[in-house]
Amino acid sequence: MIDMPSPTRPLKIGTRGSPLALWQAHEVRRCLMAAHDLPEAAFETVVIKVTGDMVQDKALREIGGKGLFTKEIEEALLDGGIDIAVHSMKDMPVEQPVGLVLDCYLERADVRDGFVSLKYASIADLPEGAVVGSSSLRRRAQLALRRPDLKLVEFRGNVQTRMRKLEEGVADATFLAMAGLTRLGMPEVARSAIAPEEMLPACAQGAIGVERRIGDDRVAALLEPIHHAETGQRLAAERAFLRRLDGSCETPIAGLAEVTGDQIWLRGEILRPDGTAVVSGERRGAVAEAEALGVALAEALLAEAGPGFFD
Ligand SMILES: NCc1[nH]cc(CCC(=O)O)c1CC(=O)O
Repeated sequence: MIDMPSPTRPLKIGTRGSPLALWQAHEVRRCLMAAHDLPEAAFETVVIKVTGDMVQDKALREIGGKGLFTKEIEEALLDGGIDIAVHSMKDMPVEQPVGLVLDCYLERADVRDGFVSLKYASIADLPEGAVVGSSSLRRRAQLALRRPDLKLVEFRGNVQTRMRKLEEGVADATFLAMAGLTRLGMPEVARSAIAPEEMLPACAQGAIGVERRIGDDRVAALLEPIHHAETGQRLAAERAFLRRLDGSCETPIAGLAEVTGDQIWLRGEILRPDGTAVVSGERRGAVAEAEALGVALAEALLAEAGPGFFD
């Protein structure tokens, strides 16, 4: 028997305060309510400010360091201020701090990037020399690789800020993850969804993860029924790939695993930040070998890239 949370002793859910983060925290709450037949009042949402939210005027990679969106939330989890933390898995470092574990994932949503523009329908539709706004090293490198004629400018902020910048003519187009747009109820903001063959998504894009304290058996039992096994297998491959590449926001890396039955197919790519070079590959294997597959693909790409690839 699990000791269930209740209105007098609610489960504290830690999250960032952005509309997307709140939606995701409420989605985890909704899944837990349904799995255990609990009322909303059995949960408390605790909003935590993180470094990445406080600094809005710089490209994130200038601030440096991993876990810009997670450090303060993980501290609250470790000191007992919250019981679980809800994250966009795409933003999560590949290793968790000692004492925490991240092994519960909701079913993954659309993995694709969305093409957002007031004037053009797709990347192919962009005229020569068009201006594209993005602060994602991966998207910038992927675009520069395919369309060296385009001009790239830094672009940050929430969806509304970015749309305003498009209206002001700061850029002709930008990219946003389809998962985020769909969760915010505005998928139509994207003129088109970009196929993975054209722009391979970030590892773990579109997946929501729930972090907890190691040894918190009560919370582990609560989370068990909301975990989506196939998403777990896909992320095991993608995050092992990223971990072996020592992935951080400093390195343009893309990776996507797909599962069919007991088989897993992993595609990955590493790019030079200026888009002048790319090394890509794929591996197929048994789902049980998901992590080994990720490591093997990473090592193959590193060997092909050779030393100095990122210099
Ligand atoms: N880096 C920010 C971030 N983290 C997660 C999402 C979208 C939701 C997701 O991919 O799960 C976004 C916005 C974006 O890249 O457009």
